[in-house]
Amino acid sequence: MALLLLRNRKASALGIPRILRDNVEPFGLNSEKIIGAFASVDVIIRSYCSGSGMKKFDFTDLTRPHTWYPLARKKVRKVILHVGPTNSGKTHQALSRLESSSSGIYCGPLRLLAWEVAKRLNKANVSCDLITGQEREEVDGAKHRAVTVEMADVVSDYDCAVIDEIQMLGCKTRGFSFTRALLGICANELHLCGDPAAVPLIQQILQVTGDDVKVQSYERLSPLVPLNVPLGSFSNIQTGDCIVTFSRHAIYRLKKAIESRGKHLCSIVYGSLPPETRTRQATRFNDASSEFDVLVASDAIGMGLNLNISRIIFSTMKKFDGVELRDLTVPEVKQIAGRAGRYGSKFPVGEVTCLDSEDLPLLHKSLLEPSPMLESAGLFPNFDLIYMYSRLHPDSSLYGILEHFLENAKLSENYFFANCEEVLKVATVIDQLPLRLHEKYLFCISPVDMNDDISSQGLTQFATNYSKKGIVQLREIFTPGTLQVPKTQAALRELESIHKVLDLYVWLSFRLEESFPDRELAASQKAICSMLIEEFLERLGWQKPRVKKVTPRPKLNSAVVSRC
Ligand SMILES: Nc1ncnc2c1ncn2[C@@H]1O[C@H](COP(=O)(O)OP(=O)(O)OP(=O)(O)O)[C@@H](O)[C@H]1O
Ligand SMILES: [Mg+2]
Repeated sequence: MALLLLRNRKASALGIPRILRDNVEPFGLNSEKIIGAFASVDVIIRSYCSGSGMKKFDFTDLTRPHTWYPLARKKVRKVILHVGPTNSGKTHQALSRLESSSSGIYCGPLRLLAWEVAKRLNKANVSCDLITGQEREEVDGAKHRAVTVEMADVVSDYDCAVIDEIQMLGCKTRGFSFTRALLGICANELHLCGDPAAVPLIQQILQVTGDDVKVQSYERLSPLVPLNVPLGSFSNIQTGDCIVTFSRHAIYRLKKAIESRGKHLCSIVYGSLPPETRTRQATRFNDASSEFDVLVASDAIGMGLNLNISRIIFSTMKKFDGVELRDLTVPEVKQIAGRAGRYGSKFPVGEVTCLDSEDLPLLHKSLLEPSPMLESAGLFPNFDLIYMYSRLHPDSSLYGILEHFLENAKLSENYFFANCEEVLKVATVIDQLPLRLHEKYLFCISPVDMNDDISSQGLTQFATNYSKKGIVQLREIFTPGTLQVPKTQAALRELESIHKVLDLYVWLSFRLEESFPDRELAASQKAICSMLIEEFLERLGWQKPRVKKVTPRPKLNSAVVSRC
C-alpha cells in the first residue's frame, strides 16, 4: 500500500503531467482544470494518509467526501437554502441573484431547465453558456453558464452558484451528482432551491465544510385547487389541460382518444423523446397562438418547469418503477401537480384532479402530506479514487473494482452508495476490450441506455472500434441519408433509439475529440431524427398504422442491427 503512496509522491515530484495526461485529459479538461483535478488527487492522498500513517490505506473509506474538493474547501461559502412548495418563486429568487453576480453557474436536473435559464440570462444581457453532456453553446465573453448537474464544474471559482431541485440528492441513481455539486462547487454564494424535506440533511452534511448556511422559506405564489370531481370523460377536456400518465403506450392512446373528438390537438412530452423534441413540444403547448392546446405527458414534466397548464389530470396514480407497479409517492404527486397555475402564466389558479373518481382520495391525501424527510445523499467514488484503488489491484477489471467498492465502501450515515447497476452492466461489456482504465470508466459513465438494444449495441460498437483503431468514424455504424418519417410505433421507437446512439456519439466526441471526429455529422443526423419524430407526432401520431409495403431498416449498419 505504501508503495502506491510513494509512487504517487514520486509522481508528484517528477511525473505529475504523466498521471494527469493518462487520467484527466481524456475527459476533456483544460489546463486550469487539470491543476484542480491534480489538487484533488493530492488532497485525497493526504486526507487518506492523515492520522493513519503510511501503512494503512483504504480507498474504500468514503466517510470524508468533502475533502475531495480542495478548491471549495478554501472558502467559507455563503449557502442559502430556498425552500418551499412548488411555484413559490424559489428558483426565480436564486436566478435574480445569479443575474446580478459577476460570474456564476446554474446546475439543474433537466436539459430543459438549463435551457430556460440560459435563455433568461442572455435575454437579460447576461451572457450565459449552455452546457450539457451533449451540447456546448458558448457565448462570447460569457462568465455565466447554465448546465445539467452532471456537468457541474468543481474546479473553477465563481461568485454565485445555483443548484436547483436539490432534494434530488436523495435520488438513487443521479443523487451523487447533486452531492458532488453541493460539496464541490467553489462559489462565494451557493443557492440551493428545493423541497423543505432536504433541509436537515443538507445542514448536517455542511456542518463539516464550515460553510455559513441560512434557510429562506417560501409560500406558493398562486393557489392550487384539488378538485372533488374527476374528469370522467375525455369530452370534458379543456384548453390548458395536461393529462399525465406513465407509459409511452398510454401517452399515444390518450393523445388519440382526445384528438379523435376533433376539438383539441395534443403536444406530448415523455422521457425517451429527444430533448430538443420535448423542448419544442412544450414550447408549442405554451404558445397561446398554437392549435396544440392540450398536453399529454409523463412525469418528465414534473420538475421546476414553467408551462401554461391550467389543470393537471392524473390518468392514473400508479407507476411502474422498473420493479413493480406502485402508488405515486407524495413528492411525485406534489411535483407533478405543481405544474398547474404557474405564477405569471395565463392561468392564475391551478387545478388538479384525476381521470377516475377512485383515485381522488390518494391525490387529496398526497397534496396535504409533507414530503418525508431525506435521510441520506447519493455518493459515488470519483475517478481519482478508482484509479488509485486500481494501482493496488492492477489485475482487477473495472467491474471488479466497482464491485469491491460497492461491497466495502464505508460511508457516514449521511450518505448512501449510488445505484450503479447500469454502470456495472456497461463494465461487463467494456472489460472484454483492451482499453485503459480511464477509457473504460468513460464508456461506463456515458449516457447509454442499456435497456435499449440499439443504444447498448451502439455503445459496444463504438468502444470496440475505438479499442481496435483509436478512431471511430460515424459512417462505420450509421449511413446518413437513410432516415425516414416513422410510420408505425415500432419504427418510431427505433428512431428514438437511433437518436440515442447519435447522442452517445456526440457525448463521446466532447471527451475523446480526436477519436470521434464526426460530431457535426452526428449532431445534424440527430436533428433530422427529431424532426422526423415530430413529423410523425403531428401527422401520424394517433392514426391507425396502415398495413402496407414493408420498408427496409437501413439506418444502422449491419454491425449494429444484426445484433439488435
Ligand atoms: N418575484 C417574481 N416576479 C415575477 N415573477 C416571478 C416572481 N417569482 C416567481 N415568479 C415567476 O413565477 C413562476 C414560478 O416561480 P419559480 O419557477 O421560481 O417557482 P419554484 O418555487 O422554483 O417552483 P418549482 O418548485 O416548481 O421549481 C416562474 O414563472 C417565475 O418566473
Ligand atoms: Mg424551481
